[in-house]
Amino acid sequence: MSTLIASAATLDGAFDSIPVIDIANTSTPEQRAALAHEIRNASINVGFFYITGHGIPQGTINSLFSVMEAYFSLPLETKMKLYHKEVGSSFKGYAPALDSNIDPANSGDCHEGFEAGWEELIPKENDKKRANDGAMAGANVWPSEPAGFREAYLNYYHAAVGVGRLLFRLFALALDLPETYFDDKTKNSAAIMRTVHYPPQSGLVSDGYVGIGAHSDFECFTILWQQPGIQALQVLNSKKQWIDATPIPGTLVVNIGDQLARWTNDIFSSNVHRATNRSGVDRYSVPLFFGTDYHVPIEPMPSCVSANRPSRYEPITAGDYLQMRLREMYYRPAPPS
Ligand SMILES: O=C(O)CCC(=O)C(=O)O
Ligand SMILES: [Fe+2]
Repeated sequence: MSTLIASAATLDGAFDSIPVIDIANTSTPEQRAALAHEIRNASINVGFFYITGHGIPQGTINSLFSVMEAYFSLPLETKMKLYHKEVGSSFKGYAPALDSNIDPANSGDCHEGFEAGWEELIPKENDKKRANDGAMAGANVWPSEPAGFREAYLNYYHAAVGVGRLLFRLFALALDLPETYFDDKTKNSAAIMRTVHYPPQSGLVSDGYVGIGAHSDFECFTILWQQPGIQALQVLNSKKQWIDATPIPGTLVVNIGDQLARWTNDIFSSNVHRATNRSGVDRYSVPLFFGTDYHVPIEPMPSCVSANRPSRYEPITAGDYLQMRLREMYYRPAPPS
């Protein structure tokens, strides 16, 4: 493979589709090297790829889908009992429609979400993971209905975290690093998951009110389940065209976030995307935002810095960076209408 810097120099970013990568076979070093090569190309040129062969059982996905549908159908006042700005810590809990505004040019995001971080299904005493959350510390809060919400949520969560761990190894290889490079940086990985409901938007939809405004994600990478059959997610290419990330049954979408863009001095592309549900029916999605431990400083790696490509970012810890971005999103005043 050519060096990372040389690969980035040939980039034009004018993709018109999003690659699909099958991660089912990772048992031999050769298989992992081949996958890393595909992931590297996708991360540099598109910043997005679908994965098949992720191994999360369909039953686990179906169970999560059914409890999240039931949860979001509850009356607003029931859901607001867990409003994250009142009861949660570090943004965990329920967020109603228009609570966040991810794109400063917009007036608010037309979706509601429920967010939780790491927690064992069977609580452990002295859970080290919990104690090490630093800037993002704080326990999850759980709704009392529907029954089985927490279990279904955490079952999917842990399966998706397993996929995230595998991807970190493949990303390390994709960056010409030993595959264990991130292991000591991901002992208590940031892993925040949201279940999201996009009510249908119909009629003339103002650009100011989209499901989720144009943004790039904050952590290292995101693993997104999106509801099959409903087109909503779009990714911006370098020609400023919005490319549909059409749901492909059986896949998850993986996209590079701003922390991995920082690690790689923008050689991996943390691409801008947005989603609006114009399907006429409800849409659900489940992003898991995955990153390093919160105390880990993020700064461009030596292999991504050269005289012609000087470092673009000052070091900042993962937790401080995430707090800053989440505050901006949830406490941004809407522009005057
Ligand atoms: O719902 C989607 O398809 C995308 C969600 C997203 O981009 C996000 O939550 O960061
Ligand atoms: Fe996103």
